[in-house]
Amino acid sequence: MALQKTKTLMIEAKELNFSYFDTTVLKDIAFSIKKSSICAILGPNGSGKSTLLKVLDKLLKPQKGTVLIENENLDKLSLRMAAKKIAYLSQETDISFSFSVFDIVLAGRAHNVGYLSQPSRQDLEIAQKAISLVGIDHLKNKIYTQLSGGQKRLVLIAQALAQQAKILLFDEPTNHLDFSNQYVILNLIKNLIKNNHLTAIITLHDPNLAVWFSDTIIMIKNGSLLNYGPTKTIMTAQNLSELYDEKITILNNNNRLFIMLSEIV
Ligand SMILES: Nc1ncnc2c1ncn2[C@@H]1O[C@H](COP(=O)(O)OP(=O)(O)OP(=O)(O)O)[C@@H](O)[C@H]1O
Repeated sequence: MALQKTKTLMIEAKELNFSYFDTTVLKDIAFSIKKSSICAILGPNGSGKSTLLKVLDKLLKPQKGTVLIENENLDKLSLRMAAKKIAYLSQETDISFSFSVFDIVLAGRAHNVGYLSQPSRQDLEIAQKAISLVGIDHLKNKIYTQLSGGQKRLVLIAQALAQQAKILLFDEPTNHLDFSNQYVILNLIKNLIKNNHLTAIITLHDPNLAVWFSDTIIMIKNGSLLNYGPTKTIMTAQNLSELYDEKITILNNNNRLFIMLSEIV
């Protein structure tokens, strides 16, 4: 489904197929995402959302299909070049060494620092700027492993920003966050993306967050693309019921949508 003209596209996926050994996880996935927009991926557990993000970050190589980043084939980009274009924040990042927050953010510059070289003054400035943008100056000398789950998320968002990639991939950034912090962090990500003309793809479990946060939605079920398109068009009770195999009701309060299971309405 070609929704936009090619020159306004940041990412195009064509016929993506991915299998772990003999288990096919992504089947003929195709979509395109416009520059400076936010796309949410929704789907039940195990439907292939994280696998798709890993394919888009070049961590996994699809057995079939292509990913174009601004019309360039991702497969042809070196890992270093890909890291200049795409930053990926995984669901679980296990950092067990006693690095300071500043050092963790600075690690986002790794693709820019030569082997056995020191980060340049510019790398240090970029890391500092990312810290300030995310609003964690007060944490920068703290030890990362001693932070709370929410604070760690903020540090990793700053690290992704320090990478200065145009595309940010976030795998369930609201994982382990309390009710309030889910909104705080998504709001921060949303503002950073809009103010800096970035493009983001984010996996989410709560369609309520997705409807408020995203411009477009990709719905994946059993590794296949069920639907994709503008959030307002695609977020229907029928589509969501089909996606989650549950009867879903959408309540509209002054154009603000509330999505819930029909049995608890
Ligand atoms: N490293 C792996 N080796 C083999 N199978 C895997 C691997 N990682 C994931 N899978 C399988 O691939 C399928 C898709 O997993 P994936 O993590 O992409 O789903 P998901 O939609 O992100 O799930 P969740 O919402 O639970 O995080 C699942 O059946 C999973 O068991």
